Amino acid sequence: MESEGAVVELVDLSKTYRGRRGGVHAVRNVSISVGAGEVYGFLGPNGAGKSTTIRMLLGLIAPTGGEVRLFGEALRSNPRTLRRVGSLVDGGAFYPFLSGRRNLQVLARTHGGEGADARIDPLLEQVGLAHAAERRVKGYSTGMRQRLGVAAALLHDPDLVILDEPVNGLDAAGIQEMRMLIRNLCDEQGKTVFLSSHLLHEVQQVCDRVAIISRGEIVREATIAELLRQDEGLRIEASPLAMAQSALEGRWAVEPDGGAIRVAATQEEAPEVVRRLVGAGVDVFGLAPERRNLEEVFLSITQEDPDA
Ligand SMILES: Nc1ncnc2c1ncn2[C@@H]1O[C@H](COP(=O)(O)OP(=O)(O)OP(=O)(O)O)[C@@H](O)[C@H]1O
Repeated sequence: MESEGAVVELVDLSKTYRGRRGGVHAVRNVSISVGAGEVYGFLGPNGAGKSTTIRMLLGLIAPTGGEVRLFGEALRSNPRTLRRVGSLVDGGAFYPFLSGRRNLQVLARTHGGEGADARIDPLLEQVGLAHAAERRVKGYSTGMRQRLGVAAALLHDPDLVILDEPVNGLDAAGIQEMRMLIRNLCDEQGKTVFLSSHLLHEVQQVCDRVAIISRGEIVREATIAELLRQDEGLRIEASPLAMAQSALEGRWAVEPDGGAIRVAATQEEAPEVVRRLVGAGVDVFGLAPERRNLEEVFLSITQEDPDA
């Protein structure tokens, strides 16, 4: 994506935590660009470096290398751009003995900016908490707190919304509601959303584009459709298998798959695959298109690390 008009740009961003026993390279040379109006997913297993990246994005910790740019400006030289950013990190912090509405009123006064009070009721409605607005947060479920957290993040009407693991701890219904809420922020309100998750399924459902981070490094950045397309393949039963494999290698990636082989070719390329096999004197018994689900793609990407 062009960096022009990018809402978030991470340029060679790195973070090394210094400890007594040397440094932890939590984030290494991460470069991504998020365009206006996108829902962008930052996906990775636990400990991959997602929270560290988000903390740098929000100016909460300083990078040891590289730069965060928001709305075209370096965060370091213009922290005021953070006024256009709303965030939900660690599920949000609220006064347990105050109601949901009262909590938002307190926040609106401290850093909601102009017109924040008037936004409270529509926001409670939007996050599905209008019915529970007068109840103490103490009695809220995890899902309700998360949704109140999203309302709090939206109080000052930000253009960019950053959500750290927004579906963590939610049940199936809560996940569904959060998903709709996030899509709505983008589709109806034109906001840009950057979210982190270790749950692939969630990212697949809600994001336009994802970066997969593993051990502090981006291992793949793609649209969900691209990720799936890259993993189209053909499962071929043929004999002798070794001959089949050598007839196709060099043109496509081939790997053994039980008593068959898996060829990284598209369905459109199937006739060419068969011609090559027959030309090499291989008997073909079966050929079937095979699409790995994103779960498998994710696992194969994050496990490509030779140290894994
Ligand atoms: N304050 C810190 N001091 C030292 N090391 C840290 C610190 N914070 C995080 N780390 C280390 O940096 C690496 C990345 O952690 P980070 O919390 O960013 O990952 P994550 O992808 O958000 O994982 P999780 O989903 O488990 O929070 C991990 O190895 C972690 O142990």
